[in-house]
Amino acid sequence: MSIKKALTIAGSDSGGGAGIQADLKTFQELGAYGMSAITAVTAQNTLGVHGVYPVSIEGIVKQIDAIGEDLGTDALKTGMLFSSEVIEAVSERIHHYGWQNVVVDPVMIAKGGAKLLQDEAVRAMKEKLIPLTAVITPNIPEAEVLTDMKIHSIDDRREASKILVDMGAKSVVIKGGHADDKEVIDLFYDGGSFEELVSPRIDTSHTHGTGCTFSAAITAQLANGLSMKDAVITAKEFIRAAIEDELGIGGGHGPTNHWAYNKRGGPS
Ligand SMILES: Nc1ncnc2c1ncn2[C@@H]1O[C@H](COP(=O)(O)OP(=O)(O)O)[C@@H](O)[C@H]1O
Ligand SMILES: Cc1ncc(COP(=O)(O)OP(=O)(O)O)c(N)n1
Repeated sequence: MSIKKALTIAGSDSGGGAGIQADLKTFQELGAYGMSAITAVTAQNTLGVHGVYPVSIEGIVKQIDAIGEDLGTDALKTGMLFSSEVIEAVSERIHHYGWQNVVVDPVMIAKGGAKLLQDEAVRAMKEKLIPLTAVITPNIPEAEVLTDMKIHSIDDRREASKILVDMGAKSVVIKGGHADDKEVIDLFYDGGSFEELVSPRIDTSHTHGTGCTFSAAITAQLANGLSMKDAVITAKEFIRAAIEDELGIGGGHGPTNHWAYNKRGGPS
């Protein structure tokens, strides 16, 4: 058996709910061998982000090269990239290694309001990273920033998805956690057709790291050889289970439960 490998290039969340920690837990649960290149260390818990400590560009590139020159990877995701310099360096390395299964979670702001991407970095994301992307997974506010349009309806999301494909992304999921619909609709677009992935909206404040976990699940399943659509469908099931089966830890926005999907027996 050849083990499939998945890499996350993202920030560290000391509280374990988001960032690198959420990604590696998700990779492990979905059977992929997890690797990481840490872009920034955050002092963070369920109450918020208490400090951001960026890793040097040299330190980030060295971590990616350590993987690229030895282990290689079957898929990778990016999370918190923080600055245009980091985005440029990471994009250049992805291009250098010819990595194709690239999942971009364009993390901008944590739920508590802390900035995880500088404003000036949006341009580098559009110009350097999005053209290398197999799938980009913005939430609604992130999609608004990237496309420079307001998103109210599903039709707006369709329009925004097309703009992101025009920028170079091969496919797009605009997630629906921030909408005020009764159900949560994640809209998938593969550049040809749309698919609405619908699930009940769970009434909980324990949603810290949902976006990280969702994009990590897509990454693991791409590494495992699934099609993009099937990878996104698994990710939706994974995050639904992780939110429903809440851990109830911490005094604020608690983490999701990365064990829940397998505890329920895996794929439905
Ligand atoms: N209250 C909720 N109930 C069910 N699923 C949710 C809920 N909130 C978020 N999700 C799911 O979590 C994932 C992340 O969604 P979203 O909150 O929009 O992104 P982010 O965490 O990046 O802000 C999506 O797949 C979405 O369907
Ligand atoms: C280190 C780090 N990376 C990313 C995030 C944002 O994660 P996300 O999944 O969007 O969850 P919330 O922060 O919105 O709960 C983060 N907080 N920390």
